[in-house]
Amino acid sequence: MKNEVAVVIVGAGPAGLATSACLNLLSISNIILERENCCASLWRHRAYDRLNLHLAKEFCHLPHMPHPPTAPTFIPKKDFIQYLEDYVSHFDVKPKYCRMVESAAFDGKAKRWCVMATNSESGVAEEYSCRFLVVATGENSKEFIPDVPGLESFNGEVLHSSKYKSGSKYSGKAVLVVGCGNSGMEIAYDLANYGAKSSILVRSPFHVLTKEIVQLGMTLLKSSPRNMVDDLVLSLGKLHFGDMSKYGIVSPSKGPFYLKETTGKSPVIDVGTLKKIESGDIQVLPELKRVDGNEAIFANGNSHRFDAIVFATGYRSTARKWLKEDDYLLNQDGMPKHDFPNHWKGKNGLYCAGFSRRGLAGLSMDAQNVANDIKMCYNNEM
Ligand SMILES: Cc1cc2nc3c(=O)[nH]c(=O)nc-3n(C[C@H](O)[C@H](O)[C@H](O)COP(=O)(O)OP(=O)(O)OC[C@H]3O[C@@H](n4cnc5c(N)ncnc54)[C@H](O)[C@@H]3O)c2cc1C
Ligand SMILES: NC(=O)C1=CN([C@@H]2O[C@H](COP(=O)(O)OP(=O)(O)OC[C@H]3O[C@@H](n4cnc5c(N)ncnc54)[C@H](OP(=O)(O)O)[C@@H]3O)[C@@H](O)[C@H]2O)C=CC1
Ligand SMILES: O=C(O)C(=O)Cc1c[nH]c2ccccc12
Repeated sequence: MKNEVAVVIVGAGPAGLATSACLNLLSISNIILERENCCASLWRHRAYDRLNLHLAKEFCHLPHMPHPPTAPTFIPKKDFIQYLEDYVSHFDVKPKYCRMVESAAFDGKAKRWCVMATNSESGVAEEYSCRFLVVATGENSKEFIPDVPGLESFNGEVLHSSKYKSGSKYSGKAVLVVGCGNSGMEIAYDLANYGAKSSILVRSPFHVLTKEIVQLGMTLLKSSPRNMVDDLVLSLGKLHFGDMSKYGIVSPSKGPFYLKETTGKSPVIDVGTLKKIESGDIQVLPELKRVDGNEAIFANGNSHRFDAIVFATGYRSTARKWLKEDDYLLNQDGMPKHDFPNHWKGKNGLYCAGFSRRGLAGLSMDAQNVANDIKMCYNNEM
């Protein structure tokens, strides 16, 4: 049986939910296909216990529903999940869950997209035909773990940061965190707090700022040139943290907002990790060369024994695994070919939302742009 609808949105994270809400407000029929059995699965199931939004609330709301004045500036994860549930019911968003989209191809004759999804509850393949297709599967759709020689010989626990919940089960144990992005730095902090022997691997320069400095920078970016804001926040960061080079922490030559907006790489927003590095509660180690049994051998030739390794080595987009024909919107890494703000519109009624490298604030803009453009095309075709 073929399901006919105007718009199919793939993904029920904040971007898909926001796009569906905006289309509902414009009375454009749409459905969301979501592989998990819930919305906002990243926030519910792939985020550690102590995670909070690390941008101020004014940069973290979806279209047409700002956070209330009574909400804290930095919103706890559980409150953000409640906010998304309220959003779904307020805008009557009804995702179809347990639908893994396996392929999407454009039929040039019929001028419609054919989307194939597997219903993971029934095992049945379902076909959807739509005029417009929105990719909302996220920049962080699949966990990335690098190849490390000898890792298969490691007889401790190996996990990706998306599976880490808290340090409570690692008290007294030696844990290596590979990756010093926001996940790695916060997980290393959490481990130390729970009395684990916490080590973190740093292999390249990265920015460290406080959430207040980032909030100031985001606010200034609304009216000031990015390079000026970068210079200011870098100076404030240096004033606040001092020189961390003796711990192997050095700043990149390009500014934090430049790197975020051009590469997607976020500056680390410190939760207290730097203080624990300075106090020796967290050990900084160089690039990992190989693993041999319980030993990890590093670029400086030293080796250390570990009980567990947490790969906080980031994520990848998976959009090009199922979006077969697209020579315009997304590159082979499943990320936009065109720079912000021209990244969200493809050809033949194809769009993406949530790939602006600007987090929740960016996806909110995407959702409104996509819905308004679909409305305009829809009216022109009627
Ligand atoms: C640990 C972590 C913390 C973060 N903290 C912040 C923060 O504080 N502030 C901020 O602005 N941003 C933050 N981000 C960035 C984050 O990506 C965005 O906030 C937001 O979750 C992106 O929403 P999204 O809908 O684009 O993607 P996601 O939330 O990743 O949702 C994508 C959805 O698509 C579904 N999906 C994927 N492939 C398929 C398929 N083939 N078929 C069907 N469904 C599919 C997934 O199951 C998922 O539900 C954080 C990211 C991570 C990983
Ligand atoms: N709200 C919050 O508090 C949080 C938000 N986030 C957000 O989630 C997103 C994902 O963050 P995160 O999970 O930290 O992933 P990131 O992609 O930001 O960081 C990945 C880290 O892994 C390192 N890495 C990758 N491959 C290797 C390797 N082979 N050997 C050693 N190190 C390696 C990278 O180093 P290199 O640069 O050298 O490649 C980098 O330090 C980001 O946008 C982040 O801001 C994450 C956690 C908390
Ligand atoms: O933390 C993330 O993944 C985000 O994308 C949030 C975000 C958007 N713009 C930023 C600029 C600096 C630090 C974090 C972010």
